[in-house]
Amino acid sequence: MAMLKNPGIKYRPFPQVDLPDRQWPSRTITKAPRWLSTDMRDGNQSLIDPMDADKKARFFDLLCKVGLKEIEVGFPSAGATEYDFIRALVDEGRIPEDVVVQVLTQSREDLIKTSFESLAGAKQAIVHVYNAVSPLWRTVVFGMEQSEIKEIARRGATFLRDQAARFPQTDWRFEYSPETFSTAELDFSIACCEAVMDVLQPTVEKPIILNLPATVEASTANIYADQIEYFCRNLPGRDRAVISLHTHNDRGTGVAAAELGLMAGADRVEGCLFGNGERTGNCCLVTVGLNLYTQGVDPELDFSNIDEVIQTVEYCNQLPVHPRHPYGGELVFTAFSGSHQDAIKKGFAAQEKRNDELWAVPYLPIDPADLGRSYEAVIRVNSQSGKGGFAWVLEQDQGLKLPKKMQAHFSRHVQELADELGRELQAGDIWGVFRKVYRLDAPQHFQLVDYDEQRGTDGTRVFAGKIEIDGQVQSVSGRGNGLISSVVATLAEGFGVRLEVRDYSEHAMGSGTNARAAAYVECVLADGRVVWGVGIDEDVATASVRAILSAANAGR
Ligand SMILES: CC(=O)SCCNC(=O)CCNC(=O)[C@H](O)C(C)(C)COP(=O)(O)OP(=O)(O)OC[C@H]1O[C@@H](n2cnc3c(N)ncnc32)[C@H](O)[C@@H]1OP(=O)(O)O
Ligand SMILES: CC(C)C(=O)C(=O)O
Repeated sequence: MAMLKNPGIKYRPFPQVDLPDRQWPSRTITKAPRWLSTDMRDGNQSLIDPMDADKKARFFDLLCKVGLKEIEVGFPSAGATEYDFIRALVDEGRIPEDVVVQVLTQSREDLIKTSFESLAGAKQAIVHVYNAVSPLWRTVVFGMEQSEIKEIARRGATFLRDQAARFPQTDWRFEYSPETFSTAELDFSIACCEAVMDVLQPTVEKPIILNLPATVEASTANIYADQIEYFCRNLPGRDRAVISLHTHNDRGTGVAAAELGLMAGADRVEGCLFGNGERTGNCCLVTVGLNLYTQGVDPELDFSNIDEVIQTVEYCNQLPVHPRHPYGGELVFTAFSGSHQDAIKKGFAAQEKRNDELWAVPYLPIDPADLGRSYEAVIRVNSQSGKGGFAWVLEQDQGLKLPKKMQAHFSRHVQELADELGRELQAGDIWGVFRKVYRLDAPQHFQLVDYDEQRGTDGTRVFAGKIEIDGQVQSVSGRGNGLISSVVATLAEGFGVRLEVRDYSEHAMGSGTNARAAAYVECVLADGRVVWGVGIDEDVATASVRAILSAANAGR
């Protein structure tokens, strides 16, 4: 078996929805939808090892902390683990006042009965019933006509109504899903929902939740949006229903479908954190929420400590969050490549200069700090990196701000090391090669022991220093117009080392009592070679002396 030359003999294109006056393409999402987390149900049912009670409890607490107000806590008729966990939530009073729990059940009387029993006594709860309605499921799974499928939905609603009456102390709400909605005839899905509404008699004040799943994603997201707009327009009693979206990610567009579905008129989004769920997963609530956030809309979900969220999700699901998962992945705020690093570094500098709150950093759609991430990992260095990369790392790690021209000089040393090691360079690797290239570690040929600076009556400066050469301390001096030129003169007169300073810069490293200074000099030696020297010291003047000696050592 291999891929077909003509896949059209095996697969059919998905039909368009006849909706020429569709409105959704010109709408925008301006407020957060209602969210339902289905991590503990749709997510859980897709795990290799479903969560035990401890993991479920941790997940539940996490969802409450993130700010979810509606949580599908399980499928109580699946077995004792599910049922007992849900009962314990109720019996032990672990459901916060502002959180409503929901459970799922097939449209079968015994299962619905168990579902109500699992939640009885809760202040408020949602029971969610489903049955598949599309042609493939009708014929293959149920072997039923449309009328019989609609009857399953109607009977399910009757069981809901009757079971709810058994436990009047709970404020029951209902959700109905025409499962496989996106591959079903739209008018038939509407007919099934109408049948359920006829039994349950929702009101504007107490609406039913109608959930319209793309159980298996089968079309481009625009078609799903058309289906949602069509449904919203043609459902009798639309104002007595909350329209919920439940997308899967079989084509990789579960998030897009949910977003377009919201534009098409839906009120609520169901999904899982980081898109866990059957097969390719459910709609990712983190992504939809933070997509809203980056449009300036409060998602009403709190991902300020996204690493903590990931840790719990990975522990409970026993599945890793992909390192490139939108917003949360370990690598999503990291640039390895030279031109990205350059742009990001400039972006941070521009942001600091502008000093306003608007976020505008190239290649970073969101401020990592909003999600509790530091800027350190924003730029990492390997053989694909450029000057901006190591310059950023040296600045973050050591507080060094290399002059632009010196970055070019240092660049080939970093590149050589990256090629030699064939792996990412850590901050320590870069700092090590920097110390070596600019001769920061003793012993060096010319080693400063001590110095004094005097001012001549004619305004010139005299450098009087003790310099160790090959273990011998020598007292030397020289005169110049300033400290640097007097050190240059000392080197020339005392040791015959001639160099011309072409460029000099310095800056403070850190602040307060621990502040130090870094000085950088670009020099031309007598033989025409261009060398760089670096000096670091508590005292800025001493840093510049060290920088000149570092350049002189390069000439050896
Ligand atoms: C799209 C979704 O994600 S839906 C959610 C799916 N989640 C789960 O299934 C997880 C929990 N489920 C379970 O633990 C089990 O399926 C149980 C305990 C609920 C039921 O198990 P079983 O009684 O063995 O039934 P099973 O799940 O195999 O379902 C098959 C039967 O139910 C019928 N059925 C399936 N779905 C539905 C439905 N929504 N409403 C009514 N009947 C249904 C099938 O037609 C089939 O009937 P048949 O035996 O007459 O052919
Ligand atoms: C039960 C429904 C909502 C479901 O999980 C799906 O269709 O994917």
